[in-house]
Amino acid sequence: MALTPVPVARKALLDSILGPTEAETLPLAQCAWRVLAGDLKALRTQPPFANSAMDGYAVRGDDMAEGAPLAVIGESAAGRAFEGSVGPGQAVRIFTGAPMPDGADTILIQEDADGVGSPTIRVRVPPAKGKFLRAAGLDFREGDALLSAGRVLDSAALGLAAAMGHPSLPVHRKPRVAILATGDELVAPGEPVGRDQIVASNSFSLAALVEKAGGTVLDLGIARDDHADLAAKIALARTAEADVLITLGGASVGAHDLVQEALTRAGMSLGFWKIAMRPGKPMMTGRLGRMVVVGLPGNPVSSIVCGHLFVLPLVEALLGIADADRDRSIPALLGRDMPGNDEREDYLRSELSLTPDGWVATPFDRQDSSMLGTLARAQALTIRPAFAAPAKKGEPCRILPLR
Ligand SMILES: Nc1nc2c(c(=O)[nH]1)N[C@H]1C(S)=C(S)[C@@H](COP(=O)(O)OP(=O)(O)OC[C@H]3O[C@@H](n4cnc5c(N)ncnc54)[C@H](O)[C@@H]3O)O[C@H]1N2
Ligand code: MOO
Repeated sequence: MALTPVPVARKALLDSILGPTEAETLPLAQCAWRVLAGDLKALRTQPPFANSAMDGYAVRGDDMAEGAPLAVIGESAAGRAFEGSVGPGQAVRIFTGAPMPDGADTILIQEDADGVGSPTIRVRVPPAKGKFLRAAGLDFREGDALLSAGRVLDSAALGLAAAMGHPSLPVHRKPRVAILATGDELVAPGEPVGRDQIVASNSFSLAALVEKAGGTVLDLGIARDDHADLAAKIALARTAEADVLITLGGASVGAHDLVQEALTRAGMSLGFWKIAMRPGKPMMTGRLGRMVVVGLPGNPVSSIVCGHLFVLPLVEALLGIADADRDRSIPALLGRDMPGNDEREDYLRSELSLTPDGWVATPFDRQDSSMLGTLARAQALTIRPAFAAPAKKGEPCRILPLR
């Protein structure tokens, strides 16, 4: 079977979902970093009234001349408006955010007035007419459509939604991602490790990626390399109505690589298997009912690289993020000479340095896909396209920043 190029495989995977998760309505305080499930209109105008941008005096622009005296007739503070009107030769003491009194059209900041605090002040530095006045509706008006479905509710968006008058928001339910490690050799961290056993780490790595992308994790533990155990754990994912099942390991061609067969027996239709990438070649996708299945290779680095390239965008697509399939790479320069490449796109763990010419990415010498230590040290993955010609240090490349 020919190897599928990464962008082709990712697009097919994202196209295979039946749509984003349904909406749930949550109070604002629970909406941080969730994804908006509908367009949002302002329920009010902001600011609702003309107000001052500074502490000082509300005055009439026509009165402003150096040395002009002004009688202070009252005070307007935030939450306590001045009810009268400012006439010629008059001023109202005003504070930031307080409503502009009738008759006034300009703010004289207190630093530019003499006699601050006394009943009569004098203009020291005359402001231009309209200075430091915030008009009603300066930010937005009732009915304005300000936030669109698919928007991640970051700090600015969440503050805006509150200011728009929404006490709660429709957000997409967090996709449920079941994670199943497989392999007779695996033991959970903290358990006794036999001579031929290793500690299972991939579930934790993938869970971190899923949670970062906005999903919620159901850890199904470790399945042994036998069909009964695999079938039971796959059934658990279905009972839990997982949106995604990630299997870890058993994806290759060895005699104990049973995962694909177990999934097929459970009714999975295969999407694709084997991708033109290194590490991560034996990755597989499929659909089991509504559940999207992503079968990742067992090698720790392979599973994490596939997580960045496929699982993160998949969770985003399930959250209704429109550009989940975007190119996340950025330009950089090679920090060392590179040999030509074969048919698998390479994702090389690399160190980054920032130079006047931009980011320089230097791939590590050893790129064995079992070596998690180098992945944790890497700041980026340098991408070497399939069939790339040999390249010299300093030539342009693209990188995927990791942190
Ligand atoms: N004859 C061939 N052999 C292999 C090929 C191939 O094309 N022909 N592909 C190689 C590539 S590339 C990869 S990647 C691996 C992936 O194979 P599997 O997905 O079947 O992975 P396992 O054999 O189950 O495990 C590989 C390795 O990773 C360790 N592992 C597994 N699960 C975990 C976990 N949850 N946490 C930590 N480490 C884990 C496992 O113990 C093995 O050491 O196949 C190559 N072989
Ligand atoms: O594709 Mo495998 O992930 O090289 O080790």
